[in-house]
Amino acid sequence: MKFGIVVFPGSNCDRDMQDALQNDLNKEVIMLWHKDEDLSMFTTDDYIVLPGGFSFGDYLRCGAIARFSPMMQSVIAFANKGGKVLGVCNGFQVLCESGLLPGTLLPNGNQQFVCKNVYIKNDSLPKALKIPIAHGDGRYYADDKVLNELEANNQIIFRYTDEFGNLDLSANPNGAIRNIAGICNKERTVFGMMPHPERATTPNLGNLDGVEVFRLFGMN
Ligand SMILES: NC(=O)CC[C@H](N)C(=O)O
Repeated sequence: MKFGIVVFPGSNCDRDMQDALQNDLNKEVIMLWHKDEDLSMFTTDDYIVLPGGFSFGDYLRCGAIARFSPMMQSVIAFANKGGKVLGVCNGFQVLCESGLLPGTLLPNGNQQFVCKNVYIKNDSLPKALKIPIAHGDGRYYADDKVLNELEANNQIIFRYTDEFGNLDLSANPNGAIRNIAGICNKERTVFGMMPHPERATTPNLGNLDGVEVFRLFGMN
């Protein structure tokens, strides 16, 4: 399984993602420039990753310009034929702007950039994972119809919880509706999340919980 990481002007977590996948998880990684469009070296067994950052300076809305990059047209085609895609933070925003995932990421409820460790819980895992966040526009929002569909299909992959995995409104760092920290598409091939698992894959950073996240997505 190979991993392609798309670099946009303003991406700033692309090298962290490369380091985590290549050096901590021992994966083959190919860096991809947003102006290129060739994904012919990838099969649907492989993964394309959209990293965090401030693509195009977050102008208009986070991810709204990156979505039109030539490479994104190829990523959308790759996803539509069943290829796996993960978007982290700004990458999640790009996936929502592209229509590969439903809903949107609004400015944080407190109007502040929030940078800290949070706890998130996936229903299939026994405990909450401690993963860092760093975003100004992380408040997931979708209308009730979409949210009910996401819940019915088990597409809410992570919710913000307290450290014991309890759904606690005070554990929600940005006001995301129903404490949503990450979702996937119906086919479970496209994943998006605001927290940064690539910042938690080495004992050097004192946190290995990100490895669990990558395992959950079938990346490790
Ligand atoms: N770390 C990130 O990817 C930040 C995403 C986006 N620029 C925001 O502030 O919401």
